Amino acid sequence: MVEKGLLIVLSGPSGVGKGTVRKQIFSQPETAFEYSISMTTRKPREGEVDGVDYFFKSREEFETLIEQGKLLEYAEFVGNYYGTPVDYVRETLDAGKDVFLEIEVQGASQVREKFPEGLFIFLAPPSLSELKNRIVTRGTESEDLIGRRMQAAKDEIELMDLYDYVVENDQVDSACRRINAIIVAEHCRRERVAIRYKKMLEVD
Ligand SMILES: Nc1ncnc2c1ncn2[C@@H]1O[C@H](COP(=O)(O)OP(=O)(O)OP(=O)(O)O)[C@@H](O)[C@H]1O
Ligand SMILES: Nc1nc2c(ncn2[C@@H]2O[C@H](COP(=O)(O)O)[C@@H](O)[C@H]2O)c(=O)[nH]1
Repeated sequence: MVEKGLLIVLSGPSGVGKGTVRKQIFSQPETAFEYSISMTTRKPREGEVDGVDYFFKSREEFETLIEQGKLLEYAEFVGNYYGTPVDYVRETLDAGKDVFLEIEVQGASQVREKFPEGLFIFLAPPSLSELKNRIVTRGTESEDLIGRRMQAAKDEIELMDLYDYVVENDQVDSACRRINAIIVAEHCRRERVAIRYKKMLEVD
């Protein structure tokens, strides 16, 4: 029987650098896990491509996906829906491959309920002022949306203790190194437990 893959969830406030860190991790040739592309009702930003950055949906289409049970989790974040396609995640894990989700905090809590065995990593900003600076510098949000994302960030940061690991994104390179090290260590830990159980069953 194929051993199931590990579900890795990277979460944290908007603008902390989740996408930047994820893209750097996936640009490394040794990265062996699969990225689950999310669905959203948000309009594409300049340069974003349907089926690469997100699957862009209308609200009606998204609500149909919810009704059909096609989403592992979903959340409404600052006026738009975001969600993870359940079939892709389950099929990939069942094929023995690790799946990487980059999602906000409400969605991560829903995933935790369905996959308590997942690995949950919270990406934290060095400070709230640096977080605001990053959202402003990215230049994708209006002033009103920056305020709403910062308000959501304060609530999200309060939940960081619920995660298995908190990684500060001070420098992209070192944040990526720490995340990769956590994933490697987590595999070693889980494999050791599995080996111990297999040995116990052999003796039994
Ligand atoms: N360690 C870092 N130091 C300085 N700037 C950073 C760092 N990491 C990311 N950034 C910058 O911060 C901005 C936000 O990053 P990014 O879009 O990756 O955040 P995000 O968490 O994915 O945001 P969202 O959740 O809104 O999609 C970008 O302009 C990015 O270049
Ligand atoms: N709950 C989910 N959150 C998601 C998903 N995909 C992305 N996100 C998060 O939404 C916010 C806003 O994203 P943006 O692209 O508009 O800046 C951010 O925190 C994303 O990580 C998802 O499938 N489910």
